[in-house]
Amino acid sequence: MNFVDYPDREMLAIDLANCLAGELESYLLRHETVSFAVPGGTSPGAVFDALCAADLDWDRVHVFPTDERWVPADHPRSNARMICERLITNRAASARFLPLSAPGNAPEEVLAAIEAMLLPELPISVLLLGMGTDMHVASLFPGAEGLQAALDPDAPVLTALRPETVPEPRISLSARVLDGALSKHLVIFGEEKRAALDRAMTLPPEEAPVQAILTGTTVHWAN
Ligand SMILES: O=C(O)[C@H](O)[C@@H](O)[C@H](O)[C@H](O)COP(=O)(O)O
Repeated sequence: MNFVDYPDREMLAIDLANCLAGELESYLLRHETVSFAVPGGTSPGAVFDALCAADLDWDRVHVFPTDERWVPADHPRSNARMICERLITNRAASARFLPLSAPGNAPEEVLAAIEAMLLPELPISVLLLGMGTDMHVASLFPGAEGLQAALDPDAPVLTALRPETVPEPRISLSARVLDGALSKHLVIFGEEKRAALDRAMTLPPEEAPVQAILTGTTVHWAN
């Protein structure tokens, strides 16, 4: 793991956006398309605001969420909604967005269809993650029903989880798919998350799921 400490959140957002744009661009020099997996939550918002203005061949960039909340696409808590509003806009409006959702009555019903759409995008070229103070990444929440399956080295691409600590069921890329990304970044803000990351080093992935993706990851932190 590589830890980068920024003077403030604004500097982090600008520098991280430049770094991600550079990685996407250099990947596109050698490949027809690039896959870019991004988190929901609040932390990536300012990074997306800067990144969406980058001068890139965005129509060759395939963006998908690392995880999704089981809510309608226009719901205030939808990760797709946030990502489309903050990232798939400005110059990045021509990027291809692949939602982790499909019509169905429960997450388990739609996993196969979404997985079929994602398979050609794997391994993830560039991954950005956020982390909760409980040390979850994507929707791999400690103690959640479905966590063990999502941490399994032979896990399917996607897993349904039912964390008790959040209002809705989740669909998440499994740990092996996140960890298998060619380039991995984690963005966290504040002392509480920094302390949580330190604590995660001493715990197994079942208690601190972030553990499962830390090898080779660059952590970007500002207070
Ligand atoms: O859908 C989600 O909830 C996310 O993908 C999740 O893993 C997020 O990155 C963390 O919860 C951090 O969220 P904040 O950035 O809002 O603290």
